[in-house]
Amino acid sequence: MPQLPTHRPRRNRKSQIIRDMVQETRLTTHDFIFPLFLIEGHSQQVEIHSMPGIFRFSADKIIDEVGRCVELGIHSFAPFPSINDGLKDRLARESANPDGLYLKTIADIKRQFPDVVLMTDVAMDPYSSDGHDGVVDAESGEILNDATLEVLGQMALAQARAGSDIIGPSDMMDGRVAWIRDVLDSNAFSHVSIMSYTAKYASAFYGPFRDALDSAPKKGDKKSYQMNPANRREALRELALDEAEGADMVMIKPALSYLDVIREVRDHTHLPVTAYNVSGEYAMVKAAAQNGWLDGEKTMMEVLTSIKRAGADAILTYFAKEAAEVLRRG
Ligand SMILES: NCc1[nH]cc(CCC(=O)O)c1CC(=O)O
Ligand SMILES: [Mg+2]
Repeated sequence: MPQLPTHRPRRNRKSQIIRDMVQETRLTTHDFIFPLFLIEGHSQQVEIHSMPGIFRFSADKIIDEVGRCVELGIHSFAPFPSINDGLKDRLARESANPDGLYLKTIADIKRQFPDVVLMTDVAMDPYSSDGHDGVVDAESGEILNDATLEVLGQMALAQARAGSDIIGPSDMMDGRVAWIRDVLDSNAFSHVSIMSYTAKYASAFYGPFRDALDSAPKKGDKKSYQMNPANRREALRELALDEAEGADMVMIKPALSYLDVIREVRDHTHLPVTAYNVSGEYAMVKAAAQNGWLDGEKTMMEVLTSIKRAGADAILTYFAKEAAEVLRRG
């Protein structure tokens, strides 16, 4: 007679109340940082076709959107600008223009909602005529690390002046956390935080985002600065450097295909770990749900829970509003 089990894990799953009691990971609306896309103009609200439910807003409309989010309990935002082609150049000069779309809108949001947290994006690509996150050498086409630091420092400083709470360098140049920290500190912005995109991979999942901002590289790819998706140990090297350079928070990007990296980084640092549930990850779930192939809402909650379970303290996600609504319903 075969042995019947003594240990029965199913006992801890026998009712909803017991399942809730032993649940290890719980999402809350405090976990979410919501990306916002900004465009020029007035009364503009344009849906991004590869990201159903996500819009590019003009400055006036973004205020209403932030208001709706605050109402839902979302208080942290990561704005990104879509810049007109005419304003782009090799050195991304528009990125430090205090009267430009991005910095003016940042200041405006902070004026209307002083308590919200804005994590501003430091990278050249939205303003670069080359569509890269670094300065491109006109002859060799090489991405120049140290020339880029100069630009990133000025961009970060201009964002701090506009009222940014957290500077988010998303470019993957070496040494930019230390460089930006130094620029901020020597200009009386020691209270402004840095959330480093520590391990940002050269991923195909950024496609819809590049559509939204029209920021795809004009030539080549981003593999000489973004990480190889095959590498895990390298993320720990990037982590050690960002810690030593003074990052306040670290980020892994994308999230879903990199849950092991999130866990690895979580286990190697005392800093808060965030993960970016990127545009392509959002688009996949939306597309399948629209086809009736997946239950969109359940898949969304499973995806977000898995990112938190892997070790993320906060999640940048286009699902923030929808998930906040689900959490509010209980
Ligand atoms: N600085 C570039 C940047 N900042 C955020 C994203 C992607 C975010 C997403 O896909 O949701 C990218 C794309 C890229 O590296 O080309
Ligand atoms: Mg680095």
